[in-house]
Amino acid sequence: MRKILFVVNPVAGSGKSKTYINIINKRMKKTNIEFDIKISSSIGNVTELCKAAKSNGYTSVVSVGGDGTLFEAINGIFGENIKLGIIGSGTGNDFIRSLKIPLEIEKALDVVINKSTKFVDIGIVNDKYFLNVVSFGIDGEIVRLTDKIKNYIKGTSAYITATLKSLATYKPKAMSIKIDGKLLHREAYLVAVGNGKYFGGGMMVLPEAEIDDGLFDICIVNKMNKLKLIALFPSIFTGKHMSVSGVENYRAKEIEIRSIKEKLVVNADGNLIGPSPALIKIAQSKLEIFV
Ligand SMILES: Nc1ncnc2c1ncn2[C@@H]1O[C@H](COP(=O)(O)OP(=O)(O)OP(=O)(O)O)[C@@H](O)[C@H]1O
Repeated sequence: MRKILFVVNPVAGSGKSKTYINIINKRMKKTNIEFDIKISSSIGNVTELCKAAKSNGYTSVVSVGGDGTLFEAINGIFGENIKLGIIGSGTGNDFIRSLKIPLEIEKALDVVINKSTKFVDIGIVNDKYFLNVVSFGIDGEIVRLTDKIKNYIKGTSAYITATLKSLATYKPKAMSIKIDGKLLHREAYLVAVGNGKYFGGGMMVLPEAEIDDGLFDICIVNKMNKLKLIALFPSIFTGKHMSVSGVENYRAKEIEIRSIKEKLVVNADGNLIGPSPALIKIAQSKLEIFV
C-alpha cells in the first residue's frame, strides 16, 4: 500500500512551492493513494520531517522545492528504503535537469503517481549525503555574495551581479586533490565533483556525468589569466569549457580535497556546509527515485 508524504519548502523559488499545495491536494485526491502534505517551518526541518517518514508509515517522500530542499530530504530518508519524488519549484532546480523530470507541476505529479523509478548514486561528503555536485572555490564565493546582494537586488540580477564581482576579484587557491589515491597539487578557481551535470542554475559543469554509473565526474578549473577566465565562463553553460586548456577532468570513486593556505567553503548541492577539507565518496547503496 502506497503512502506518500509531500514535504513543501514554503520559501523555495521565492514562494512558488506554496502555490503548488492546492494543485497537489486536488490531483492526489483523484487517486486512491494515501498522502499527506507537510510544510517545513525552518532550515533543517525538511530533514526532520523526512527522518520521521518511515516510522509514520510513508513509503515515499516527495520534495517540493529546489536543490536545497532535495539535499535536506535525502539527508532524512537515505538508507530507510523510502522512494523519492521530486517536484522542482526552486530557483535553479539543477538536479532534475540531469534526470529529465518535468518542471510542470501536473507532469511532475504524474511521474510520482505512475510509479516508474530509477536507482541513482548518492554521494557522501564528510558527514552529509548529496545527490548532485560538491564544489569548492569561486562558486562558494558566488553563493555567499548572492545571499548578501539578495537583500537589495532580487532574483537572477543578484546572482549575475555576484558572479561578475567574483570573477573580477576571486584569486585561485592552492589545493591538494587526491583522486582515487593519486595526489595532485593545483592552484585552482574551482573544483567540482558530481553525479549530476548541472550546478549554479543551469551551468553544465560536468557534461559527461552519469547519475547512476557508480562514479563521480570531476572538473578542475586551474589558474589562468582573468580575461581567459571571464571568456571561459559562458562556455560552462554548454559544457564546452572541458576542452579549454587549463581545465582538467577526471572520473573517480573517492576524492579528498584540502586547501593549503586558507579554509575553503564546501558547497554541497548549493548549500554551504562548512570548511574544507572534504572527503567525498560514493555510498554503497543507491536511492530509488520516481522518473
Ligand atoms: N520554512 C523554511 N524557512 C526558511 N528556510 C527554509 C524553510 N524550509 C526549508 N528552508 C531552506 O530553504 C533553502 C532554500 O531552498 P531551495 O534550495 O530548495 O530553494 P531555492 O534556493 O529557491 O532553489 P535552488 O536551490 O534549486 O536554486 C534550503 O536550503 C532549506 O534549508
